[in-house]
Amino acid sequence: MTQATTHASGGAAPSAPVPSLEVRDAAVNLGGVKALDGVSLTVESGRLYGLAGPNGSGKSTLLAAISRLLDLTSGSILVGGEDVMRRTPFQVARMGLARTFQTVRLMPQFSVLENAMLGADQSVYGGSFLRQWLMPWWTRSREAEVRARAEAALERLHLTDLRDERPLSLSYGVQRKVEIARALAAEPRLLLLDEPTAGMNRAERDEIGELLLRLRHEGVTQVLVEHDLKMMVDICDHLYVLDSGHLIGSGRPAEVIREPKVVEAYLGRGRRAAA
Ligand SMILES: Nc1ncnc2c1ncn2[C@@H]1O[C@H](COP(=O)(O)OP(=O)(O)OP(=O)(O)O)[C@@H](O)[C@H]1O
Repeated sequence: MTQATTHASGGAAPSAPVPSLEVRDAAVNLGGVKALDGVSLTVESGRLYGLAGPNGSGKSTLLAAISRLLDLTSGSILVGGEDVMRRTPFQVARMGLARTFQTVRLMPQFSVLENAMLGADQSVYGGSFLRQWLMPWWTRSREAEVRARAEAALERLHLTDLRDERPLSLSYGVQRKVEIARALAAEPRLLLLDEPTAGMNRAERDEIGELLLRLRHEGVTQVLVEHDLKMMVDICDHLYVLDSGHLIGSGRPAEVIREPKVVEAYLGRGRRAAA
């Protein structure tokens, strides 16, 4: 497989295609903690990237910065070649970015289908009431489109039979699948997944792994945070590894997980604890 390159200086060659995502020297200070400290990485279009690292290494912080849920202390982030630092999360979503969260964030009062519809287009439920009042025909036509996209996303995750259920009546693993469906309903070009298989059984994990590979073949660029290193090695084109807010590994997953720095940071602690 072709491997992505890390541009430590933050610049791609002039003739290179615009990457889906570029993080340039990103730093985030959270209450005195350097959650990210000078991280630079590149995500090329249509590839599946893993983002690994021990607990507290900065993975969720990086996804939050990319999706504009928190500000960088310094550095910049480009999505599709465009600096997103002054964009709102909603505007970044409009640029084709969707994400799932580390913990389930579904609307408990809404059905599975309605939750997926929220992902398909916030303009129907979260948009201007004035516009909906002035243009009911527009709202109705948008709602039909949004419903179709949400139904297609549910079908991909084999959730169609559960479309009328409320999230809290479902197992945790199934709730996580609904979250992935909600992100897919947005038909993203860049998908960020924060531990999508946490709480899932083996069969569900395998199903998600196969889904992510299918999405990759369809050209969806993905960044996957996952503690299951075997899954990373099996499905990712490229693996980045963080430790204490620093990028300590980058390359072919099977090779990166054997690098001494990575073994020490990511596996060594667990092995020592188990010894
Ligand atoms: N709101 C916050 N205030 C202060 N420090 C925070 C906050 N959120 C995260 N941190 C710290 O920032 C660092 C990076 O946290 P982050 O959640 O990004 O790590 P992570 O790699 O996603 O961890 P995990 O695998 O456990 O989810 C950690 O030291 C964490 O304690």
